[in-house]
Amino acid sequence: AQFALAGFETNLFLHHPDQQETIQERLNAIILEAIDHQLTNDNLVSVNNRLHFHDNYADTLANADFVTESISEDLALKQTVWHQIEQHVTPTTILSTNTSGLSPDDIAKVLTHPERFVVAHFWNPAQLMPLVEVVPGQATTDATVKDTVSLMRQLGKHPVALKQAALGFVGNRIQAAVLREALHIVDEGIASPAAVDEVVKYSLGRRWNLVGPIASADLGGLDVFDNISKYLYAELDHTTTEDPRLQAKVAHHELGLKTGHGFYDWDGDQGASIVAERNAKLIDALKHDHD
Ligand SMILES: NC(=O)C1=CN([C@@H]2O[C@H](COP(=O)(O)OP(=O)(O)OC[C@H]3O[C@@H](n4cnc5c(N)ncnc54)[C@H](O)[C@@H]3O)[C@@H](O)[C@H]2O)C=CC1
Ligand SMILES: O=C(O)[C@@H](O)C(=O)[C@H](O)[C@@H](O)CO
Repeated sequence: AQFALAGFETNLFLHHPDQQETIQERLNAIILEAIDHQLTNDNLVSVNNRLHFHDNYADTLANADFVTESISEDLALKQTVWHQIEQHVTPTTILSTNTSGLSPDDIAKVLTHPERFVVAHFWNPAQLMPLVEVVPGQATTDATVKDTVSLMRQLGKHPVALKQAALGFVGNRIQAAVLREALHIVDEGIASPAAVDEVVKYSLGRRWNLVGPIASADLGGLDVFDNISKYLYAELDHTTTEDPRLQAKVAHHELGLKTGHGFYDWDGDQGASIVAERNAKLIDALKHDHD
């Protein structure tokens, strides 16, 4: 939807053609959300006229300038799909993956032309979160990064290009480190999940929306942070394997909102209302960005 809303002719590959109606409904909801909140001056018909569904790679990829995928976070699957995709595009078509943190070099091992392969990692919900991490592989050319950054800006996103890839890139390395410590705090009986979330919402989350963590340390005084590190770093969770807290939840099929239970119980329309409240504030922030 982001590409069509930005005015681009957009082909979508239907992995399950029988899902076209459902996918169209989800696209319409995103497009109407943008229209209702004045995030676009376009209309539903003209945006949909730029969206074209196909059930085969040849038609989907014909004459493509830029290709992106958001298939399951599975390296072997991504390699299989990218090998297939490359058979239908030109050597200069930019190929981008929305992986949350896999190595672009590992994915690109199957490509004849890895120089045009790049990560363009959107954040959830992709239509409302501005950040796109643009991450090069070792073979990725500067021109590929530059063109991808430029395209993300045309989508109205806030692209940030990294110097080089590292698993998890920047956002998910920080998100994973914070979640690991948050779950450790709950596990140790220091605070409840609700208390941990409230502390972050009304301190770090509020401040980091204005000043990032490194600048915040500069503002707070690096000597103070250094003194804190002397006694605190040894106390922090050092889990280096699959997180046992998450593993236990998955083993009990408690996957969060999608199953009704995770670290919270999501009864009735609690989940829908918290997502609606979150999205409303994200829209306000997006409109503020655009102003
Ligand atoms: N879920 C999120 O909040 C975010 C996810 N990502 C990344 O986006 C990608 C997708 O994530 P999710 O949507 O959560 O995964 P998911 O597993 O829920 O959905 C994957 C989709 O890929 C489709 N698919 C599977 N094999 C395919 C194939 N061979 N050809 C075409 N389509 C195929 C499936 O039908 C499914 O619709 C992953 O790489 C993930 O790391 C990135 C940012 C946010
Ligand atoms: O929005 C996010 O958190 C994404 O950037 C991610 O990549 C997360 O890891 C997501 O895949 C899990 O929901």
